[in-house]
Amino acid sequence: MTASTPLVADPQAQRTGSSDRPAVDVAVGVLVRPDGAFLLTSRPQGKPYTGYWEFPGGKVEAGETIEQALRRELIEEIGIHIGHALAWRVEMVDYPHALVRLHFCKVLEWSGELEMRESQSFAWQQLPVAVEPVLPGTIPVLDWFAAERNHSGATISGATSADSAAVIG
Ligand SMILES: Nc1nc2c([nH]c(=O)n2[C@H]2C[C@H](O)[C@@H](COP(=O)(O)OP(=O)(O)OP(=O)(O)O)O2)c(=O)[nH]1
Repeated sequence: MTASTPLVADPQAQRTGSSDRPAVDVAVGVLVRPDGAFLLTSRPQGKPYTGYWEFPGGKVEAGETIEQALRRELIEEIGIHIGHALAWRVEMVDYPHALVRLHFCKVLEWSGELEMRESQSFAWQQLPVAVEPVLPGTIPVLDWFAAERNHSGATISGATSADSAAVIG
């Protein structure tokens, strides 16, 4: 688990890193193209944070490994079959709607054409990303990319941070 600094906190969100709620495991796929561009998708209608940009993925179901969940979610959501998923970082985020444990996995190989099966939008991005708003629990990933890529400066073009969750270490 990473020791992330809390982002701008929602008064309703836990800032301490402790929570009475059980955490929901989420498998998240960070697809990276050979040119370094990474795939962001927008959250569909009917979900918390509709329209916010995130990496594709979803909740792990009972009996699934993270990789199995990721494989299933990426077929269901964006119509691709992934190769190996490389475990990258784990992050807890305390949202008003749920406490989530995000398992970010890098995916460098996949097959199939992208098909947004939940009517999302998608965008291949480099730093700084040009799409907004970015989901609070997704913003730290941009910082990890920045560190890996020696990118200095903003990770989001023209960003003003307006979060409503606490990222906890
Ligand atoms: N997929 C994804 N979820 C993220 C990211 N960052 C982040 O905080 N989250 C949070 C938002 C949600 O609280 C949770 C994912 O839950 P979800 O509701 O989208 O999952 P799901 O697709 O399985 O949805 P459903 O079964 O409820 O329809 O993880 C991210 O980059 N990608």
